[in-house]
Amino acid sequence: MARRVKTFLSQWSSRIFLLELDGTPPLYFRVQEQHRGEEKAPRVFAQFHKQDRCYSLLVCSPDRIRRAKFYGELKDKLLRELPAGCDLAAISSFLPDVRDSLVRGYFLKSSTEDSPHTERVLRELERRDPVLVCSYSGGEDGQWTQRLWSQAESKTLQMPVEYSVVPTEAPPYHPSTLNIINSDVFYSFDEAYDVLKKCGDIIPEATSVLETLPSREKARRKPDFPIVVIEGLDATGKTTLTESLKDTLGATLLRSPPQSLSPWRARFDQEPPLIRRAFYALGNYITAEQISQEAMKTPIIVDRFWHSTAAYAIATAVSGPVCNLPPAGSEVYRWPGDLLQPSLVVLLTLDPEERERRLRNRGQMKTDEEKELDHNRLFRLRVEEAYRRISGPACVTVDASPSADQVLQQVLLLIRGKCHL
Ligand SMILES: Nc1ncnc2c1ncn2[C@@H]1O[C@H](COP(=O)(O)OP(=O)(O)O)[C@@H](O)[C@H]1O
Ligand SMILES: Nc1ccn([C@H]2C[C@H](O)[C@@H](COP(=O)(O)OP(=O)(O)O)O2)c(=O)n1
Repeated sequence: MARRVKTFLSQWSSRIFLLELDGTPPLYFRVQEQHRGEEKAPRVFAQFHKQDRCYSLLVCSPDRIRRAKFYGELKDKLLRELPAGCDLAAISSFLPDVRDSLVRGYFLKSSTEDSPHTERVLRELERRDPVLVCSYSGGEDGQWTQRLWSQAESKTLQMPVEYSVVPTEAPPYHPSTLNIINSDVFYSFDEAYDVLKKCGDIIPEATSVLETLPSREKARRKPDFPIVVIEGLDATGKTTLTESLKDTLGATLLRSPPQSLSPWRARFDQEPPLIRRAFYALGNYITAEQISQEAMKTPIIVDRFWHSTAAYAIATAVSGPVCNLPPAGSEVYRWPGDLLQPSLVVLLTLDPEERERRLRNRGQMKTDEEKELDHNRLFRLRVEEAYRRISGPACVTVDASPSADQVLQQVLLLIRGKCHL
């Protein structure tokens, strides 16, 4: 039995499970050994009927690349193979306050008639793939029992197979924050490099990306000219502003990810967060190398840099409202120790209506579906708040709603004040 699965199972009763069903508040529960004659545990799955057949699958491969790839493919696989009426929801399990302890998976509800088909699919998955399956059944008294399917493993570990499902309190922060460091956000070149290197055999493009990386040996002297980064959500006016700054200041305009990574960007955008974010993280180091060279000759303007990489990664890893983000001051918002620090980072902000108007004018309004907009609204709020919480350097917020020239003048004032240009 793989060590990770063994450790995972041996801590079974200490783990907390989070079930995220559509349209209901997050449901936190844990499991406890069943003892005869015990006082009844409070009800947890009140929304399910006793005849519902429920199952959970948690992805628990010891190899994090395999885990990420498999989890990324699992939903499609389940939708393809399970009976059509099966409801799918996100479930995860974690140890409170233990970094990197979160494992993800799916919870599914099947009708009684479909359950033989569902169970066949799940048994086959558990046999072939790195998943741990449990089934859940409700009793006459409204109590739910969780059954571990991996009986061989539980026998080796001398652990019970059946548990009572009991409610537990929500942790102070969303459990996905436990896994952000080095899974969603990378704080050194080596950490991000390591992910792409390990992907080489399954994603040939990863090797091509590694070949474009600059050598890391050269110690560079401090750049002579200021380095100004412009950040903001899509359509806040970064391209417009960075072009004008370039012309006004006679600066060199660079971007992250750099041009040299463009052939592979769409490819990595399809990958799960671990791989996708490592790709963007490395892009910053390539841009940093270009900045170091050019900042000896001219001022530098950079269209997106580390703030974008970290803010989008954190906002995607965490779901729901802004209060689910790691608290301000958390180590997830720190600047990587080995990445060049700009002289000034400007964050362009825009109210949602104006941003949508500009997107529409650019002909890129993706969807006006109510649900999608709401989903986008929370995501947008999380990205902006994560931008504001990143430190070392922190960003200076500029309202991008005035005319392009007014925004330019405002940013020039900031640059002159901060960088003595
Ligand atoms: N200050 C501004 N006022 C009005 N429209 C603007 C302003 N800045 C940019 N735009 C327009 O809004 C759209 C998005 O701007 P763009 O610079 O492409 O944003 P980004 O690079 O952040 O995606 C473009 O059509 C641009 O012409
Ligand atoms: N330095 C960067 C730049 C972009 N990213 C990621 C973050 C988001 O997932 C996307 C945003 O890219 P988008 O296509 O909206 O960017 P543009 O505004 O078109 O430049 O790219 C990053 O991680 N690091």
